[in-house]
Amino acid sequence: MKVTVVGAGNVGATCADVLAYREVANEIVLVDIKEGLAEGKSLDIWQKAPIDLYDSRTIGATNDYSKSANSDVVVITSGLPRKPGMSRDDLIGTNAGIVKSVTENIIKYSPRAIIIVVSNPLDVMTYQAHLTSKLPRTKVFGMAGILDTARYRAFLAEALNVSPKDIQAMLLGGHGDTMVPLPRYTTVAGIPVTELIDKDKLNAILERTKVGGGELVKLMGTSAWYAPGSAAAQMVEAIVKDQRRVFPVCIRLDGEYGIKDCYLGVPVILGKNGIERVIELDLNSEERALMESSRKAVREVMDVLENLG
Ligand SMILES: NC(=O)C1=CN([C@@H]2O[C@H](COP(=O)(O)OP(=O)(O)OC[C@H]3O[C@@H](n4cnc5c(N)ncnc54)[C@H](O)[C@@H]3O)[C@@H](O)[C@H]2O)C=CC1
Ligand SMILES: O=C([O-])CC(=O)C(=O)O
Repeated sequence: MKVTVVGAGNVGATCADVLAYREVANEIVLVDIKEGLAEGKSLDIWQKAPIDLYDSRTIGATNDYSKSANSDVVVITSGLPRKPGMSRDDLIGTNAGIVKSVTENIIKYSPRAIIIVVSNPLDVMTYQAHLTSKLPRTKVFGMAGILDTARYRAFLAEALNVSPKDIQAMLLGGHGDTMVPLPRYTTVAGIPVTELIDKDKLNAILERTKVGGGELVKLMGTSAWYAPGSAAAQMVEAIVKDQRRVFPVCIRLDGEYGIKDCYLGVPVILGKNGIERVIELDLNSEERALMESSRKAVREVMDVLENLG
């Protein structure tokens, strides 16, 4: 199996490192536009192999997509991260062009690859990758939901003083402040979370989750990478190993949840063909209203992209 990660910055290099460490693919190619960066980081990851005991081969390339030829899965992390005071949507002007040119190069050398988009604004950059690649929605989708649910699960684990392993959760919607956490579908080892935590505490955690990315941007001056890189690697693993994992993933909705032509996070089954199935939950009226606000927010930015031409 061959996996390419485009963008050897914080998120891309972390993703490649996790893929190598977990031996998800035997060949992992890192590509970046910055001279020497991808070569250097892939060499560094390779030199960690005798210490951490893995044999995935990492290869770096400066803008040379021939090295990525015939990849099974490609992860796009290239693009600017936000700085304090910015929203993810503020990145569209720069990142749309980057995602477009990167996708053209990927498709040229790996026409059958499954593409996972990470660059922000996530939902709309996934749309951009689809417009450029013309791949069906089952083959081009975005990573955000695993990260957002991981933040939610981590906050809950801390509040309840239990292992994060035992927290299961689902959230829907766009990767922005309008994301839709679903306490109704949150359990601690099967126990509904609402039986273990009071409403106000849970609401505070939900609100913190919605702005979880921004919290890290404020702390670090740039956005997060450990959890995002691992989350993208987990999606690659589900595809490469045909695990049929159930994850929230950003996909174009074609009528599910009563929504058409909009990229939003929903639960899917992820396997060797990419998205094997979209799971439609029976939302209550409050959840449907939140989903509608999320749809509107993402649709507005999709319109901006369409007007960029
Ligand atoms: N979907 C999500 O949940 C998350 C998305 N992100 C997004 O991921 C992106 C990357 O974030 P970081 O890795 O922290 O940024 P970074 O600045 O550390 O890395 C980005 C890399 O992209 C490279 N790059 C720029 N243009 C390129 C091109 N045309 N071809 C190839 N490489 C190119 C840069 O040289 C740089 O090395 C950002 O847009 C960020 O907002 C970050 C965290 C979570
Ligand atoms: O907040 C950001 O800009 C990066 C991101 O999407 C996240 O960490 O959730």
